[in-house]
Amino acid sequence: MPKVVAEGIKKNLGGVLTLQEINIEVEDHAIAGVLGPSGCGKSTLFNIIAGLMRPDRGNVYIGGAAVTGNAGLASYMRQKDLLLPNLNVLDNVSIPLVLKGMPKKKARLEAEQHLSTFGLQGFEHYYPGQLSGGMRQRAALLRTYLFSSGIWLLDEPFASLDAITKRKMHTWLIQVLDQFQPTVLFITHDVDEALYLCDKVYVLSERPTVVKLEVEIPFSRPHHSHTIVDPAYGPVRDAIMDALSI
Ligand SMILES: Nc1ncnc2c1ncn2[C@@H]1O[C@H](COP(=O)(O)OP(=O)(O)OP(=O)(O)O)[C@@H](O)[C@H]1O
Repeated sequence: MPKVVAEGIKKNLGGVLTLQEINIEVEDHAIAGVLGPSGCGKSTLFNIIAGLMRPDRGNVYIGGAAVTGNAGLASYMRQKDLLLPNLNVLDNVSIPLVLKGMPKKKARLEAEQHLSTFGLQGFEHYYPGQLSGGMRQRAALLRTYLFSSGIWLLDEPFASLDAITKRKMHTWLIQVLDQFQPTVLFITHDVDEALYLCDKVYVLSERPTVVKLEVEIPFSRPHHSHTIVDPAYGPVRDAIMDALSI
């Protein structure tokens, strides 16, 4: 049974039919990429899967249970990292634990144990404005992880990073995903990023939005940097680019 299912999702926004009918399934521990034109409703779809918004029609299932409109079941990293500028790294990443009722001191101790995995050791007392872009994204990912759901919704986590930092983040993220084995839905505009990180890719159409292409990525994980020379790479990339009409 798939871990996350969005079935027949329809959503009007401001009188405009945005999501016409979206069907998505992600297996346990798998990574699914979601690509599509700007404004087609990718973040709206994630808001619905996260339970922050109700669809006009359709349902969300997690682990087989209908959870439409129930928030708090998935860890959600929004498009902007949204670290609070007046809190240091440790207090920022501790937020989900504190919100769940853990005393601040205990939450900091718990969060501290993960700093090195997330490349933040020694920076726990820095404020977001003092960090590099990559560090801010790793802090946001640590906060997402500490929300402690096995389901991660990542909305363009690396979009703001330069190409070299982004590449380093991919290598690092693959290790983190191998370690924690979450089920991940990942929005990106970067086809090569999707091919590098994902097991499956959904390409959404322009509004009114439907799934235009669903494709399994034919390389076993972890995908290494030599994936690009695999003979299967070109045809899959072409199919995704065609669906995006690029
Ligand atoms: N609450 C709202 N009321 C009306 N329109 C909205 C609302 N929220 C979003 N929209 C519009 O709906 C469309 C879908 O927005 P959404 O952010 O989900 O798209 P997206 O595919 O994630 O875009 P991008 O790739 O640019 O981040 C956009 O045109 C947006 O302006």
